[in-house]
Amino acid sequence: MADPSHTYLYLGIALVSLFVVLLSKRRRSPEALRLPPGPWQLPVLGSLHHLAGQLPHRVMRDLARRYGPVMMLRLGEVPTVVVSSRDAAREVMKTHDSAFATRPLSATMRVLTKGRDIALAPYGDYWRQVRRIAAMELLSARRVLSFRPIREGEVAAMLRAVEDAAAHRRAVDMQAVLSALVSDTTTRAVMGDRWKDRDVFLREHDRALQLSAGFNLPDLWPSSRLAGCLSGVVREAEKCRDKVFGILDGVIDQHLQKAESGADVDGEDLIDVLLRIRKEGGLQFPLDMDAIKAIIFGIFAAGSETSATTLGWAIAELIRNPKAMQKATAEVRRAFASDGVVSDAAVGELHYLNLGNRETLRLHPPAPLLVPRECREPCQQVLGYDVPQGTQVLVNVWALGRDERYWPNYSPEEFHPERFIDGEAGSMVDFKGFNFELLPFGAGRRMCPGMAFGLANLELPLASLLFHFDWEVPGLADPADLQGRPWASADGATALGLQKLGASKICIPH
Ligand code: HEM
Repeated sequence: MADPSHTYLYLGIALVSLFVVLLSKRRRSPEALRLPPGPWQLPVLGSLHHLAGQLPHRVMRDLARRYGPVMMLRLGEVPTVVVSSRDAAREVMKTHDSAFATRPLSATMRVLTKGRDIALAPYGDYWRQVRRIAAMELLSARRVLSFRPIREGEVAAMLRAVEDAAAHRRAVDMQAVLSALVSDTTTRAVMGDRWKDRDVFLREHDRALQLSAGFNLPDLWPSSRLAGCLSGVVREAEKCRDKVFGILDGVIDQHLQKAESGADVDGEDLIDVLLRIRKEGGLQFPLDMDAIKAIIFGIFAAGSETSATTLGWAIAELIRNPKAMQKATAEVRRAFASDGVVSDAAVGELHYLNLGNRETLRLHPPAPLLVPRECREPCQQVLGYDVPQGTQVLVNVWALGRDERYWPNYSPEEFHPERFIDGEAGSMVDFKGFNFELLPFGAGRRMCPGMAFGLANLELPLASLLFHFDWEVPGLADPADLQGRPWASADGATALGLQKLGASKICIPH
């Protein structure tokens, strides 16, 4: 006869197993999830009505103050978690970085890049391959250095144009000048010297950015065919992509011909690099022409607007803050007085100017909600809340940069490069992805690989503009009046037209 103690043992094991199975089923059922709190939602619209008419990162910061640092929204159909504290950001980008390392691919973006560029490629082997190519070849420190002559040439051309305006006491639309500078520097680094379709390319590129940045119907209601038909945005994106890719076909052909003819090449541009890697072969995913075009287009999209906006804000903040302007200008003029010109090689040593850039990126991160991520694993916990698979995750780095809990010594809304000086509370805080209160370049696996490229685009033009010119805003008695009036298009405030404000034009009298 069986030992009764064994019967009890088997019964006990069976009961425990049943309990575990029931518990795991319960955890998997949506009712049992502990979702983050969030504002009330409307049918169909979800939380969109809360965002209407305001910049999303601002209103999300205000909502997070009410609902907490991990907040649930629904943007149309798209479940979205917004993260707004240092600890929550660390959980998303460090603790569970791999689970949140993929990107949602909206209908518009799918058309524009097919997810084959670096920034929007789904997390996986293809992304790992192109990311490695970016780190080792396209955006490496050596490559950024190799573009020095391009930077110096473009900055010199800009200075001549500004000097001409200064000689005639003409006001300059500075954001336009800076955008052109960054676009020209980037196109030359990416595709070589200027080509005839440059203007069409830049126009279509801007159009593509507009199409992908907005809240488009098919992106908000991806399952609705009606939304897709009504908006027409996908068709527009297709037209835009065809034009851009058509131009890139021509540029790539020229590069191939140049390579075949063995013409003397003074330094590789990024298309040369990609064509070389394609020829060398041995890749898990061979680089076809569509991939090359998507990568080039993606790098241009990720690198140009971000750098130009930051540069615009850096100058705007110095003009608003005359004491900081005085210190930065004195430092630059002291450093380069004997040479009479700012050198790209030494610009990294300008201590105060670089603290100013850090401060600019704290106040005005050009990607205030980073590039969206998506939870790719069954269910992840952030600060004790469940984030289901497929949820879009936004990290409000704009809010983190202005949170008084992390920026105690000076008002977080004010521009004070001094907060990063030795001995101050912020002295150990940098934007390299380790301090989760300052994340203009993101953090973790998907952190910006173009940081060195972006900073190089920022430092030389800024230092040169301070070295050669004194700055004033025509019609403004007090520079503090610029408060709240950013340059056109900076911080997403494109609606603030240059003409309407008048104050966004600056004059160079020196
Ligand atoms: C001031 C300049 C720049 C800023 C503030 C900036 C910021 C960012 C941010 C916030 C992300 C997303 C990070 C994340 O999800 O954690 C990103 C991604 C990216 N950036 Fe930048 N960026 C800048 C310049 C550049 C430049 C100049 C390039 C290239 C020439 C570039 C190429 C990229 C690429 C390829 C990605 C996608 C990375 C991936 O998904 O794996 N960026 N950038």
